Amino acid sequence: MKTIPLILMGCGGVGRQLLQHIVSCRSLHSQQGLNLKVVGVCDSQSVVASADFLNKGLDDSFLLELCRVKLGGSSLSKLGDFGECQVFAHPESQGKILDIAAQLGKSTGLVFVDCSASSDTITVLKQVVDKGCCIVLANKKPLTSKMEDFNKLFTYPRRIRHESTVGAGLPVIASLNRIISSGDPVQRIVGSLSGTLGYVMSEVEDGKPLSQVVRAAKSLGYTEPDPRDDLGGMDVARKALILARILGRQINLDNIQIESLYAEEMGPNVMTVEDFLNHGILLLDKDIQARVEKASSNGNVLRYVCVIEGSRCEVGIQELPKNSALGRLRGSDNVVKLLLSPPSSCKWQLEIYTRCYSDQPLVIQGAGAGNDTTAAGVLADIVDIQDLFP
Ligand SMILES: NC(=O)C1=CN([C@@H]2O[C@H](COP(=O)(O)OP(=O)(O)OC[C@H]3O[C@@H](n4cnc5c(N)ncnc54)[C@H](OP(=O)(O)O)[C@@H]3O)[C@@H](O)[C@H]2O)C=CC1
Ligand SMILES: N[C@@H](CC=O)C(=O)O
Repeated sequence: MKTIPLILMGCGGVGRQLLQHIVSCRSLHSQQGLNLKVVGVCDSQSVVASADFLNKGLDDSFLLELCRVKLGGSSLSKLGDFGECQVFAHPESQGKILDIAAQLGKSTGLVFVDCSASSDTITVLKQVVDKGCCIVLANKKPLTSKMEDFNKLFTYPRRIRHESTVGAGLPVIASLNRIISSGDPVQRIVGSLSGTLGYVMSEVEDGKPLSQVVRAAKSLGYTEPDPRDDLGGMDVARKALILARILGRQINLDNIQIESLYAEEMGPNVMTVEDFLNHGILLLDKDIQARVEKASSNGNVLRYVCVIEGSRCEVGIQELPKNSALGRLRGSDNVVKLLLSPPSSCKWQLEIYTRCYSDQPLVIQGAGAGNDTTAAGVLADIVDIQDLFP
């Protein structure tokens, strides 16, 4: 039996779903000769670690209790007396994580799984790279800060997986890497890469107010913790940056042209997420409805589109024919074009144009957001690096 020890950073919607997938896949993984051993789980304040992490992970009943406690909004520190675990609060938590990384990284191996939505995890991630650890990310922020941080995380490219950072569970990064390594030059990537904005646009087309639709997208687990990251285009810009950097572009978020659906006066420095969702966003309902109706009167629809071509990297609203590939998208599915013929009702899409896929791009499409599909993508990434473990 091959054992993959892991530390999970972040147990919000995606992290909890990942723990549930790990527990529910126990017998499947065991048939495959695999054991995923969760030795630690962190939230923003604490880490809960197996007291005997060299030999044992946190047991499944503990992991499910942990999910229940986090779903209820409590801190992990509430779990102190449950099972054979130790709880370390900030700032000791960071030292504990690095200690586990030092002990396991170069012996049995260890995966750091970042399902937080924080920029702060980069500090730990950069350090554990040098301790022989692998990294799996759903969090886009560590890959979209400074170029040197990105390069650091890719010091050992076979030890990092981040499929979920662009298309949740969709195989975008793996497909792009196969194209790149076969020497087929990527000329253009066009996509509708936001599950939230895909859902928002199609629901507003159906006459629902933006404010109502965004709240629904949040409760469905499509949005970022702060939905302004989606509405402001920043989440799509991060995905575009990750794709561009994989293509070898040495660029930063500043180099990406981003169109926002809300004004600066509604930004995170001015109002809380709650104020935005309860009040600010109501002011956007009329404007977006008018834009959707104007597009419709031209036989078109609005889609939030990412384009990467040459030195161009931009994300913003485009008015597209209803019958175009992106115009046909519905709901939270995304599309990346690498092409297989798209079904008429779909929401996330990416088109990749290369020498081999020139007239008919390679298209990747499907559910591009949601806790379940994202966690499934993270789990598949963890399983994908099993050959690095003894
Ligand atoms: N939902 C989706 O469809 C997709 C999401 N993603 C990405 O997945 C990530 C997680 O999203 P989601 O689960 O919705 O986010 P949540 O806000 O629900 O959860 C974030 C978790 O991270 C924890 N956290 C915050 N800071 C740190 C830190 N420094 N170290 C460790 N943990 C920390 C939080 O702790 P606390 O509980 O204490 O606040 C919380 O448990 C995001 O980066 C998102 O972009 C990617 C693709 C698709
Ligand atoms: N908020 C994102 C989730 C995945 O990255 C989206 O809506 O696509």
